[in-house]
Amino acid sequence: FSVTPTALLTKDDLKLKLIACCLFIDGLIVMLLGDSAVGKTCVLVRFKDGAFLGGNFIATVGIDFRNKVVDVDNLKVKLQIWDTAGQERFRSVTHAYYRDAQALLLLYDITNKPSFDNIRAWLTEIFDYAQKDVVIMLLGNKSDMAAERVVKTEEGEKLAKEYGVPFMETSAKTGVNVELAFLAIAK
Ligand SMILES: Nc1nc2c(ncn2[C@@H]2O[C@H](COP(=O)(O)OP(=O)(O)OP(=O)(O)O)[C@@H](O)[C@H]2O)c(=O)[nH]1
Repeated sequence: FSVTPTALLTKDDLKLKLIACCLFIDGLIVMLLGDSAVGKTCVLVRFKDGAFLGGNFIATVGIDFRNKVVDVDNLKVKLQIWDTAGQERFRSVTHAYYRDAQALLLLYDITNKPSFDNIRAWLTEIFDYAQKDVVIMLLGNKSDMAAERVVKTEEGEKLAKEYGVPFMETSAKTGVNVELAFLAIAK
């Protein structure tokens, strides 16, 4: 923060600084959810390090954590990002973390229809385990794979509309919309 004599700050300034301070210290917990191999880890690595994890797919075991500080309306907000395993066998582990998340990025793979069809089941789990006021965003990942696409953009939009959540298509490979998605959810 810039150092301004407290007497020169308005009540609103002080309130904003206090909110910013809390967000910076505690962080906003964002959880990545969705079927195995939809690209959760890659989206996180693209956001955190600006790189793409190509090559051999290594499934996440249980849950993994990374932090990144972002600027939201001139406030520094620490995002604590929890990358969960999509594999069914880790479900009981990840359920335990839902309650602490303030925001959820729910991913499917636009080249994998079952991963899209399972979004309804993911949303049911979210309604069962997450906080009632959790912020949810739906992401159709791997948008760079146009030739292999099996889920139309409109289908993603329609599902998102049905549940009243925002929607974007992302690519961890090219980086399209990845930063935008995290910033939108942080707002
Ligand atoms: N072309 C392309 N490939 C991607 C993209 N995102 C991820 N991949 C590939 O998809 C595979 C799975 O990616 P991960 O990020 O490991 O998937 P995950 O959702 O974290 O999987 P789990 O840890 O099992 O839940 C890897 O081989 C990635 O290289 C993308 O945007 N475009």
